[in-house]
Amino acid sequence: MAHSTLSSKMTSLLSARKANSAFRTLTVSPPTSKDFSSNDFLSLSTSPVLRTAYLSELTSHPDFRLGSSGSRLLDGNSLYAETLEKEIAEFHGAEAALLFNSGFDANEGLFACVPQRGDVVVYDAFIHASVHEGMRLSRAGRKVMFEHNSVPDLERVLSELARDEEVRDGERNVFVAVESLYSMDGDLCPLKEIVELVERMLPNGNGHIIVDEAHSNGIYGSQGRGVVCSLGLEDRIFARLHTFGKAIGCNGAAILCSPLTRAYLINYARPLIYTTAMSFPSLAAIKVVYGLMKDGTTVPLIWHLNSLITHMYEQLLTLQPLTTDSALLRLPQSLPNSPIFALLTPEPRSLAKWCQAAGFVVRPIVPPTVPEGTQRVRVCLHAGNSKQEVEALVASIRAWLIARRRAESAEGIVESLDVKARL
Ligand SMILES: Cc1ncc(COP(=O)(O)O)c(C=O)c1O
Repeated sequence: MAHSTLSSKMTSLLSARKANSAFRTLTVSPPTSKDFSSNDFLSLSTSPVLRTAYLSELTSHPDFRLGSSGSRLLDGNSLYAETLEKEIAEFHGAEAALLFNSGFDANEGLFACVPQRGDVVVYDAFIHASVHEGMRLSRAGRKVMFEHNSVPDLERVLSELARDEEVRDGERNVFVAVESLYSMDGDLCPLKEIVELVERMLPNGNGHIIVDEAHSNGIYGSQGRGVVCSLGLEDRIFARLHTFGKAIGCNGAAILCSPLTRAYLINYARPLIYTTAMSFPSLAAIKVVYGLMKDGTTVPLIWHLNSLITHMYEQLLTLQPLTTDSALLRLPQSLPNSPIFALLTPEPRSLAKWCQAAGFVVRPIVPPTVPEGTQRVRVCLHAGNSKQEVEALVASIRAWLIARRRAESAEGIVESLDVKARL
């Protein structure tokens, strides 16, 4: 029977995942635990200031429609959504913005429909799954990866592509997909160098850079305008993705682009066309957060977050005596540029479980999410964390290191006794 065949196939695939320790489940963190995991970098999703401003926005529109009741192309559009898009575009120094229900939808829609038949998409090795999904659906002739954050490797790929006359003549488009801040290592993209390289290697205007600012929105650049704005590259980027599910503390996303690209997406981006548009309560939340960014309310939160990054780094350095002669934990080599700390360890599950038991939400990240040999515990700092919480988290990591080292040396003694007994 088809059903039982399907059940047994699914069961065997899930069992394989369990056997590889890759089985995913949904979890809920205890409400009292300290958040060192979520992407809510400014802790806005729980901010009383935001909650008050949000409720006031709702009450100032007492007749609001709860659901949008249709696609943006049918009945789901509103003046409110269009005004919000203009405000978002203006804030980020873009010509136009187009809202999507999520960053995943936006990337998928953009990469699926913008590259034309025969075009090429060149992408960073660590690019998000949503870009892969878009590329899979696109008509692009080739999709070529370059080494993560490597300008020389991008140059190698572009020189190889430039052997094609159509690329050289500007007939064939080359899209270059990067993220401004990568979520697993917390490292920034060398964006200025990439822009200069693409302009130099593709001087006929057929190099189009797309920057995913999912993780940098709200925390980089003046008042959180993002990395592109902080580098003054607004006019040299084809499209930017700003998501609202991370530092903005809401849901949804906007693509910042030219009015032409916006019109094209409205006509061809399927995740925009064939879905119910964002509801008024969602739009209102985004609008209120942008208001808080514009009036400077979030700036002290960004400052506090930056001071926590330094504090966390300094605290981690105190663990050095426990890590120098051991492979249990690799500390960051220099002060990280972002609130994301990758604590590389061969035992991420053990360390994460230990910290969770002490009341801290941290997550183990293992292959295939990260390359083999780079498993880690990912720690994310938030404006809502205090210095004392950071110290307590590092104290918990210290206690784990001591316990693991004791266990290792006990194992070592048992092993050497074993050897002696065998001699
Ligand atoms: C780099 C990047 N792009 C896009 C997305 C998707 O955004 P959203 O969560 O709004 O779907 C994410 C979310 O994990 C992301 O990290």
